[in-house]
Amino acid sequence: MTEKALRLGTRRSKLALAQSGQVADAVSQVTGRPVELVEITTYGDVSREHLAQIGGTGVFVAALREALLRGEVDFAVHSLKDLPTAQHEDLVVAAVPVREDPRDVVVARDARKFTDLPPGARIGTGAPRRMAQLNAYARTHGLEIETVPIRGNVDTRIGYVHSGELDAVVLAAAGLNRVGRIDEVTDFLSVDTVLPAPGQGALAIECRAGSTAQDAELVAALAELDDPFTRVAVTAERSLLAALEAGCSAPVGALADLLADGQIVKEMRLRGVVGTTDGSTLVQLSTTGPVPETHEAALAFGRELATDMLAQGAAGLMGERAQ
Ligand SMILES: NCc1[nH]cc(CCC(=O)O)c1CC(=O)O
Repeated sequence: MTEKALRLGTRRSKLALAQSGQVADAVSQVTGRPVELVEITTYGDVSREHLAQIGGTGVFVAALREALLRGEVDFAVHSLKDLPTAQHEDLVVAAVPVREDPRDVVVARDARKFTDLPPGARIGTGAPRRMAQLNAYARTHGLEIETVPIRGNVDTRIGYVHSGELDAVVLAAAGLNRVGRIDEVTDFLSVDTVLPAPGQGALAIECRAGSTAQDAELVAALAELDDPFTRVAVTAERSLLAALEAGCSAPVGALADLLADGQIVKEMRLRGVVGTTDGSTLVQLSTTGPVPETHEAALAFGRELATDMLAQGAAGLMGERAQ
């Protein structure tokens, strides 16, 4: 007997289809049911405006959530960094699978590294967070670069380098991995240089919050795909973002990692940064403490670092955010 297929709502971009395809296989394995992809167009896919101008938070996510709430799909896969920090009350993140490489990377002409770019090099990125940190590094290391706002999918962005329009573009390693273009990376940026976006490299599998028995059963089955450490790390990162009252297009970077002694995980470190896009000012802080054992503790971890960042003037650096 074949069980009824589960419907996975996905964006149509190559990246979204790649990550949805991977999750579909994993979900099929844990549920024993076939998974069918249902393609949905989101506002973020059709708008030509710069993301920073259309108000960032949630543009990729809203249409998928509506399809979920209308019952047209059973679950949706989001890049966690595109998911608004406010949890929708009728939806639940049933799983956060193991995170991929969270780093940002450079694809540059002539196989250049970021620090070897020629004077006056034009670097494309639409993310104020990347601009702020790239420009801050350039200022303190005597590099002469110009950050150029771009958007578009991975192919479009890399295309600017191949066409010679730009010297380099900055993208997320995870995205390039998923679309099979990681070989084109010319430099993996250290997180000490560019701290990734909160949740970067991680996916969220979102479902209806279990008002029916089928929904509850699906949420329970998908929990098998959850990676507890990725979950605690991204919870802290996103809590930092939320406490700074910043959206996904704000110049905020955050990364939590585990500090282990051999095999034994000792502590969690959370690093955060916020800055002006010209890189003239950055507030960069880090905190280390026992690995949070509850969701509440993970939230508090992020909130506390945000409080310290705000005390150092973080709020004043986010004036450039969308809205
Ligand atoms: N802003 C768009 C976006 N959302 C998620 C990814 C892929 C990487 C990830 O899952 O974090 C990308 C592309 C990029 O930033 O290069």
